[in-house]
Amino acid sequence: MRQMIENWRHVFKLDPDRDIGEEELRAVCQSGTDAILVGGSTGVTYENTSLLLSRIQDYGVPCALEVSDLTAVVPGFDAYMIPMVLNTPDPAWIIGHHRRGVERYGDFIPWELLLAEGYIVLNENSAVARLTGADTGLSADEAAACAHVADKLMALPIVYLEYSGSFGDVETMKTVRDAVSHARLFYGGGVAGPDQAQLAASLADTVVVGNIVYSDIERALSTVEAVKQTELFKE
Ligand SMILES: CC(C)=CCC/C(C)=C/CC/C(C)=C/CC/C(C)=C/CC/C(C)=C/CC/C(C)=C/CC/C(C)=C/COP(=O)(O)OP(=O)(O)O
Ligand SMILES: O=P(O)(O)OC[C@@H](O)CO
Ligand SMILES: [Mg+2]
Repeated sequence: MRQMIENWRHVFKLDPDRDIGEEELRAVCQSGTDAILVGGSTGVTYENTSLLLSRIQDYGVPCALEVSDLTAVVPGFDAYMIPMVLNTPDPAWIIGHHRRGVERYGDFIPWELLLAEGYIVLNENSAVARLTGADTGLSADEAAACAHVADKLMALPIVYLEYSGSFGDVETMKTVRDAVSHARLFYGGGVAGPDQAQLAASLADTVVVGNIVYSDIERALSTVEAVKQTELFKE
């Protein structure tokens, strides 16, 4: 699975709890993006997830489920991304739901399809921050310490810098980037056009674009080329 994400530069995140028309879905799936990540922090059900998967499958683009609710684990995805929120004091979002997931699915878990994501949640006004009680007031160095833990102590394949809903603090993005040497660094949050897409792509291995799909599809589509044309800046 690590190999699968190695060449992901641009990813669209689609929320099963939000409506998307067929024309817009086709445009997203045929945009040249590297993958579709299906996920949201609230309102995700087995029904809305399997419906969205079946629609995406018509287009043949790689499609992964980002598991956020144990009742909405749908078979048939190419991969299963498992978030672990590293900056919450609540162990439920680090290991609690995960342990229950393993207890529940046991021998049926296709481990080779699972990828753990070390999330650092930094926008206090996001649904995911509220849900998980994340400590969003971290300094750049504190966020980088979380990234070191994920990257080196836990050896997670993905460090996910999450600003869902607003563009991140560039100093923090740079400091976190410098802390990650083994994992793939995902960045998501407030990428709403080519300029932000380029900046994010210069600082992260993979850029995730979500909300703008639902408010301005043309600007969302413009992020694909912008990311693809940008080189990652690493010192
Ligand atoms: C046979 C078969 C297919 C078996 C499947 C095997 C499998 C995958 C088993 C599961 C095993 C397992 C370990 C499960 C873990 C379950 C779980 C619920 C873990 C907790 C995950 C977690 C920390 C969730 C918190 C929320 C979160 C980080 C969600 C990620 C997505 C995200 C951040 C979306 C953005 O949210 P959005 O709603 O868009 O926010 P805005 O409103 O701000 O835009
Ligand atoms: O929705 P936006 O703000 O683009 O963020 C993308 C993604 O990181 C959300 O989990
Ligand atoms: Mg969203």
